[in-house]
Amino acid sequence: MDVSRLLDELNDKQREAVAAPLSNALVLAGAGSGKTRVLVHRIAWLMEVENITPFSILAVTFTNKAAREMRGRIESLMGRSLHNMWIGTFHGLAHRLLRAHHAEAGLPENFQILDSDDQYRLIKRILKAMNLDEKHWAPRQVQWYINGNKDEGLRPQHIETHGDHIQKKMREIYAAYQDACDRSGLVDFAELLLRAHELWAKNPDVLAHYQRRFRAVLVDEFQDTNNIQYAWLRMLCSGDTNNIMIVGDDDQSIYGWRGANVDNIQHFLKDFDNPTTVRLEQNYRSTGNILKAANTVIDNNTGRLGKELWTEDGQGELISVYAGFNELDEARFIVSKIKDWLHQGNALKDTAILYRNNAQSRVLEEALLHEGIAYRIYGGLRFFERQEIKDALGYLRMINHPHDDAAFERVVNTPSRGIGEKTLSQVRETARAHNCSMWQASQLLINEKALKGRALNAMQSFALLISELEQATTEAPLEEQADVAIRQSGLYAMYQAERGEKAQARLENLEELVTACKQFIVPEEAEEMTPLSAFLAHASLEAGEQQADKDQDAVQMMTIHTAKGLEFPLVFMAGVEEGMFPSQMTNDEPGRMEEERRLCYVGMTRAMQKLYITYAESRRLYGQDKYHTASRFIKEIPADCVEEVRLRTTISRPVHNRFSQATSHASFEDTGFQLGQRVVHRKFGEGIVLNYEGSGEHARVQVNFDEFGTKWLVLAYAKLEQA
Ligand SMILES: Nc1ncnc2c1ncn2[C@@H]1O[C@H](COP(=O)(O)OP(=O)(O)OP(=O)(O)O)[C@@H](O)[C@H]1O
Ligand SMILES: [Mg+2]
Repeated sequence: MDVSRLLDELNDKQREAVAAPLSNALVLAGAGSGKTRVLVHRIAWLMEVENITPFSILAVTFTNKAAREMRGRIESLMGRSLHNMWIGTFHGLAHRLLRAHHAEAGLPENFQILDSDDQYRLIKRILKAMNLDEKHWAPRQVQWYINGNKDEGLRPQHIETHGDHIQKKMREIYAAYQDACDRSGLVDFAELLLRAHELWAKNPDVLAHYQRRFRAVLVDEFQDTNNIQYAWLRMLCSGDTNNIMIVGDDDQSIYGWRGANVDNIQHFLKDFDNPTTVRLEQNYRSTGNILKAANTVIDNNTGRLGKELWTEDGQGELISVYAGFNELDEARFIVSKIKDWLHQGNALKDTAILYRNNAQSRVLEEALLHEGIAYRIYGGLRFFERQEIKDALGYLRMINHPHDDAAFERVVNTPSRGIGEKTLSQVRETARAHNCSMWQASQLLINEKALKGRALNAMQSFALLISELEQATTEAPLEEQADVAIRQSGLYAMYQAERGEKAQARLENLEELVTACKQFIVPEEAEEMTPLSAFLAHASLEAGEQQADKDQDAVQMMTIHTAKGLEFPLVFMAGVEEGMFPSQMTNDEPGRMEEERRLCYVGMTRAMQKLYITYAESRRLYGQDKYHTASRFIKEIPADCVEEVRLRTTISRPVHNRFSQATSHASFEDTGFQLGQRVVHRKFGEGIVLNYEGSGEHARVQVNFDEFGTKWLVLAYAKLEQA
């Protein structure tokens, strides 16, 4: 093989890193400067020039997708398959080690991995067995505690409780949980890492074997390693013949909230022998404008290791900022731009919509579905497939039609009300025997006193809840039905008690469901149905729509966290307003604002040709209309990199930012009305136009009337006038 081929497509600095003599090295560089490319070429170089066999190479990436891509790229550079080279995530590699050395690691041969949901359920069982009330010992918090300690390498016996009662109890729960795992041969994600570390710490010969084997270790996205991962690498590379090359960007450290420690970059320079540092400063991904904007934003952070990026590319297009009147308008704008892109002959897969929180996807998904544009959600479920949404829909389905057995099964004991498996099989049995629904069967069992004691009470209170929900809400507007169901059922409180990042996201999704109900328009073909039936049909149809196929051309949707390391010609960052991004919680914790800014930097630097940043001046959040201003991050972008896409009037809205000074019109096609306009209706009085649907004689508008609240009106009949 012609070795120069490995260096041809690299700049001088990249070459220096790829062709460096065998030693420890840090490649520190900003986004899009070719860090991942350097790793790929370095691996090929090691094999070609240093004659290191693939068997002796260990490469660590951040996601499985990144690992697959890296293997593919190296194989295409080398022109052969490299199946015996280890490339994977920390978790994947740890798993592989533990499989190979289960006995030394103290695990049964067929040990099973416990995913996060399994872990959560096991913790709940442990709490129950210990007679601890979930109200005081929130399972999510316990999970957080256990994983956090494992990430720091701590077993229960290592934890100092300082005599604190709560700490002591937590430690006890951790120990009981670990016993249960060990008894059943279960290994959770954090345990994979900790066990793999202990495997080497306790078995010097095993460690020595891998030290001899892995002469070259390479790590991508090093800024997001946590302490146990760092310790593991350090142990591996403390042999005489190991070399490690890490690449990273301190400005892209975005997992601090999950225990990642950006200081590991500094530690690396101290802890590893004679490390060399290479800095890459040329960016090959983005246009000049995108790069300048991202550089300027991140410059507001303190304590950076410091680097500037430049590009040979031209300035490119300006970054477009769009201030949506509300989130629907924002979504509609994004979809219209995607359609333009498509009409210009581009592919959907080259487009990404990035957002801060998963709950934001709902409005965007609906706008895409409405236009028949295929999309894929990475690293998460589509809105209507999410657990908490299915729980809430379960209650709504019970209100709508209590004989829905699937809904019954889903919610009868969620949140837990003491209806156990035994009672449930009794219900199923009775339903089968009488050929009736589980709901009817449960009524039967109650009436015939076939249930006893606790089971009877629990079932009675469930039955009461459902009929109360039904009575309380049949006359109410759809969003109220949803809101009442979510709260009165105890679902909301259940997720609230869990705390932690994931629970927060679930609460946001539940709130978002109420918003979805509010925005729901009964389609014409469903006018005979109640709004609730129509909505449930809509939700199951949406959930039934499969994710776009792997090979299908589709818009890529994901949180900014998930987008790390990826690039797309066209990128939309949605919801970039104060209170969303940076998120509301940011103010409470020191250091959080800077992490949010790094996240913004990661988002912006995913864009190659064109970046749109959008926000909504009003957004229904947590059941209320919130008015937001443009994110501080938008304001940090130099004015000469940005253009405002549409200048609009913002009538009677107390929003002041530099994007809302000028006037023009976003009237909907041929109706003559515009979003945000004040109107008068003969019966409902004055209100403000929030949204619209359709055109011509089918055009409908949503108006928030000062006295009567929000209503959808068919324009042809409503006789609206300007106020
Ligand atoms: N010397 C080069 N010549 C041409 N293109 C390059 C060169 N170096 C990198 N690229 C291209 O630039 C883009 C960014 O590279 P890469 O993904 O390796 O950057 P990165 O530093 O890993 O970014 P991130 O920090 O986002 O992970 C890729 O499309 C890559 O192929
Ligand atoms: Mg990369």
